[in-house]
Amino acid sequence: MASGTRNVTRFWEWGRKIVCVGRNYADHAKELNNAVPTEPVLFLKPPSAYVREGSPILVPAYSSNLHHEVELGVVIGTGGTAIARASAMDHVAGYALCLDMTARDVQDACKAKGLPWTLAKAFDTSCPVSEFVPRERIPDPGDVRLWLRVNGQLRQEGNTAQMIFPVPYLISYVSAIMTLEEGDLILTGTPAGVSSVREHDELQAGIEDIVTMTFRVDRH
Ligand SMILES: O=C(O)/C=C/C(=O)CC(=O)C(=O)O
Ligand SMILES: [Mg+2]
Repeated sequence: MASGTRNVTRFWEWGRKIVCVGRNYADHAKELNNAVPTEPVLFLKPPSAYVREGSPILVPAYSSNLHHEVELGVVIGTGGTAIARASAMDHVAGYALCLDMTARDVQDACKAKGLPWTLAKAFDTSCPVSEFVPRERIPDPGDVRLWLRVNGQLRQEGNTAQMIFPVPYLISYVSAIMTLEEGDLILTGTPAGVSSVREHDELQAGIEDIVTMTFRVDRH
């Protein structure tokens, strides 16, 4: 697991890239009036997007509609380029519960102008993450339940079996475009139920009861 003096169980400290997959659940694509994709939709977050429990999720000053998206994160253990689907899981060190925080109003404006989603997706604290979950604790990443509550109310619940493009496909697809490196994180998309959060809200989320996390929302 260790590489030099670094340990991939603290992947958020590595400064590695965060590759995000969008519209990977048909029910979520439909709730935002998007077509179900025929190939993965990709975007990136910088490592400065990471936030850990104990620190707040910050609503960007330029947004008035911040959405939660609960997602399974895949932590890369062994890097590679053009990884074959058949051996893709050999490259996985483990998993993390992730939120892809999205300034939906800003994303809608970017979409309308044909601009990239960077302002909507890549701001500081846009990627809350749980503890590292060793791969042995999730024998099948294609069959785990994701859930998210806001102030105790269930807002998102889905199973990774609903993914249009499963984890081995995503690792193979992404690595054919950009080399995957040890410590990289892939966010695999969100199921339906995304909704707004505001200052002082409390978000609780889990991958079943394998790992859970709690975050508070604050404003800049
Ligand atoms: O196309 C849209 O309106 C929104 C897409 C997303 O935000 C995609 C995701 O990040 C996702 O599906 O998880
Ligand atoms: Mg997302």
